[in-house]
Amino acid sequence: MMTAKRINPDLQRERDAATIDPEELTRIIFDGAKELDKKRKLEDAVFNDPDYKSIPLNFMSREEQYEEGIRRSAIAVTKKEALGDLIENHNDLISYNTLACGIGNAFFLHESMFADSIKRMATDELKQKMMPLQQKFEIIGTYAQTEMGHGTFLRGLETTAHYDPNTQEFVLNSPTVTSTKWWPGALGKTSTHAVVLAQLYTQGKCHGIHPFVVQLRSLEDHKSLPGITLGDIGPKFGYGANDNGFLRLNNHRIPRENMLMKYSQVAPDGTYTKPPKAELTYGTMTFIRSMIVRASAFGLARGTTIAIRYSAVRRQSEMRPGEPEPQVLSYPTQQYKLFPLLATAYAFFFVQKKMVETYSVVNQQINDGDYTRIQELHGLSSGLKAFTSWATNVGLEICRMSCGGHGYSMSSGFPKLYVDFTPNCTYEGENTVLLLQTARFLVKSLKEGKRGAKLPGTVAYLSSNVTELRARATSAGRDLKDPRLLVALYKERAMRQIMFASDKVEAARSEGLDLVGALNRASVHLVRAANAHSHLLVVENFHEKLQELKVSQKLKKTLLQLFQLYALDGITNCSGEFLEDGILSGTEVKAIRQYVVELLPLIRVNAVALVDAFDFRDEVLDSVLGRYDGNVYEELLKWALSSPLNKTDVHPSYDKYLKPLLHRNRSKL
Ligand SMILES: CCC/C=C/C(=O)SCCNC(=O)CCNC(=O)[C@H](O)C(C)(C)COP(=O)([O-])OP(=O)([O-])OC[C@H]1O[C@@H](n2cnc3c(N)ncnc32)[C@H](O)[C@@H]1OP(=O)([O-])[O-]
Ligand SMILES: Cc1cc2nc3c(=O)[nH]c(=O)nc-3n(C[C@H](O)[C@H](O)[C@H](O)COP(=O)(O)OP(=O)(O)OC[C@H]3O[C@@H](n4cnc5c(N)ncnc54)[C@H](O)[C@@H]3O)c2cc1C
Repeated sequence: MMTAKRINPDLQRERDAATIDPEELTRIIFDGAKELDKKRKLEDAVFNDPDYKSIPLNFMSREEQYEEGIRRSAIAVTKKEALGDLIENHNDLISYNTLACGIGNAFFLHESMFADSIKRMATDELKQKMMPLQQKFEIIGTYAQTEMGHGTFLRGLETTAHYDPNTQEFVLNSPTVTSTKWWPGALGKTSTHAVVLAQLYTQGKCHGIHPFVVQLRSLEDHKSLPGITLGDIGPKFGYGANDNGFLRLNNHRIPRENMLMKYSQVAPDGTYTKPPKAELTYGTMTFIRSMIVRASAFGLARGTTIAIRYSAVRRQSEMRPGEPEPQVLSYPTQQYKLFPLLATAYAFFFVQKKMVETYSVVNQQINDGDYTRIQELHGLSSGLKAFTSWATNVGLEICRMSCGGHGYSMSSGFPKLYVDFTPNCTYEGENTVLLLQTARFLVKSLKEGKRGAKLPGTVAYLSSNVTELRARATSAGRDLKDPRLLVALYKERAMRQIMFASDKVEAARSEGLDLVGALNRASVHLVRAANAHSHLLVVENFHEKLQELKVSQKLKKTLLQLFQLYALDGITNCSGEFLEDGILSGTEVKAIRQYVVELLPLIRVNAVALVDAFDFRDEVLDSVLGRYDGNVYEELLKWALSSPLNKTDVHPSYDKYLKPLLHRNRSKL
């Protein structure tokens, strides 16, 4: 796999001292030897192909980034066809596209939200017409929902689709400036079509937002069609290669059949039939939210790989005069910054698998017309999306700072990693808003649990009461490192936070507020409750995985240490919530702080092996600091020398500005 000419001796020593075989762990992360082999073959297919070589992104203008993104995305489509069995499922496709497109996949939305919306919500006739065009890339689609004025509040979207029974067409309009579609990826310059969300009007009545397939550009010369105004929204925090766009519609007509009518219909005479469940329109967002949990695991794994490898190579500060400078990885404070994040990355890898499995089961049920678990899936995917993406967002910045000055250089890989990751906290549902959705589900479940209803798996614990939970925690013994006790403690904390938030909602209700007002008044507590619940799911799932995994004793021990670090560090970070209800005593919290510190040197032994197990190739990491061979300093110098500013010894600005300044007094001498 990774070929290294000369490995930095410090890094080599770390690898030699490890007690675990990273390859054993890699096989677990990537679902077995066969899947791992496929992943590596896909990587070889991309990285051994000269067509996928690019100049470093950091030295490109935005226009060059966009063009390079399109070039790579387009060749990835054609080359993919030759890869046969290597791309068997959606995950393979995502992995391949991420590798091949590198700088940014111009067709991500085409293959995800656009395709998914049609598959999920179109009539069979429309599917048969659109899907072959989509799959063969004869059209390029995106998902245009958000407007300048509203992203979160979907019922507030202003784009209109008025049905005209005379021509059997919908007439689409952007009636206000704020109704301009704003943000959709690949909308500005790339896409020919979009699934557009608009308020449906028929027979003089508004029926709320519905999806429509709208052609935006000519399939002959790519010009925008009459009635359509399109463009790029300009430079952003990151995503330089993506033409996130705007769209205005002016009396743009589309055939009636272009409405996605599997669940709700407009008959030729304009009669409206509503869907069996209004939330079905939101299914595509649920799908991407579940994928963001996976993106969070990979994002944090990438950040910790760079920071931990670099910390093994970097030496700084003599502890005592004349002594060799230690590797910064040897400082407990450095370990305390990075190892809980490493443990978190593993926790997220395991929980993302659970998320994907649950999504796939419930989605199949929904397709079969069984909507009983739709709320549970919404609560789960919203909570985990928000919880994992926020933790990764914060974690990446800690990783960057842990690399000192070099972490600030683009060569570290952190700036791009961060700016491309951080919108995961905003898009597909802003995180606070999503946690409030999860909380709504939790509050309802708690109520139903109290009434004796059978609750679905992820919230089944809410049908117990705190006394039972406390008894369970007590019966688990009081060894604070015992995983069973830790899960029980997190369960009680989640339950109490949910009860507290529910009480606040009830209190507001008894003061006469309606449900919406009461939920809003209690919203700070509700967010905290949803966070505690999502945290529990991650801890509990990690514990279940520990029990299921058939691995060597040494690896089992290391995974247990990671679990303990994740769970114990989590307690120290929100110790107030464990203390306030007496779930833990002050003495116990102090003991837990000490356990966290004691776990650090144990994990230190395998820290490099644990990040090697994530199996990032250098081309993927794209970081001078995180290189597998650890030859950081030589490469930093090489990288700086390749900067366009160093093309010439004397820069042209010298003649224009510096020389006149420096020489201004010469004639007077
Ligand atoms: C590369 C990435 C590219 C990015 C692309 C994008 O960003 S694309 C743009 C991404 N944009 C966004 O993500 C926008 C984020 N905004 C939203 O998703 C919605 O506006 C909302 C959920 C915040 C509120 O919705 P609302 O005002 O309609 O309603 P409400 O709060 O009154 O709830 C009504 C009921 O619906 C339920 N329910 C809701 N969602 C789901 C679901 N998915 N499934 C199942 N159920 C769901 C909810 O639980 C409630 O049930 P209850 O309690 O009555 O039994
Ligand atoms: C890089 C990127 C790519 C995107 N791609 C797409 C795309 O392809 N297609 C598409 O349609 N959209 C896309 N979006 C838009 C994205 O989905 C929205 O920006 C997102 O849903 C958040 O909505 P908003 O911008 O309206 O935020 P706002 O809702 O205005 O959020 C602002 C603040 O208000 C708070 N807030 C809002 N409502 C509530 C509430 N009810 N209770 C408490 N607090 C609240 C939020 O927590 C936040 O702090 C993209 C955005 C980005 C950044």
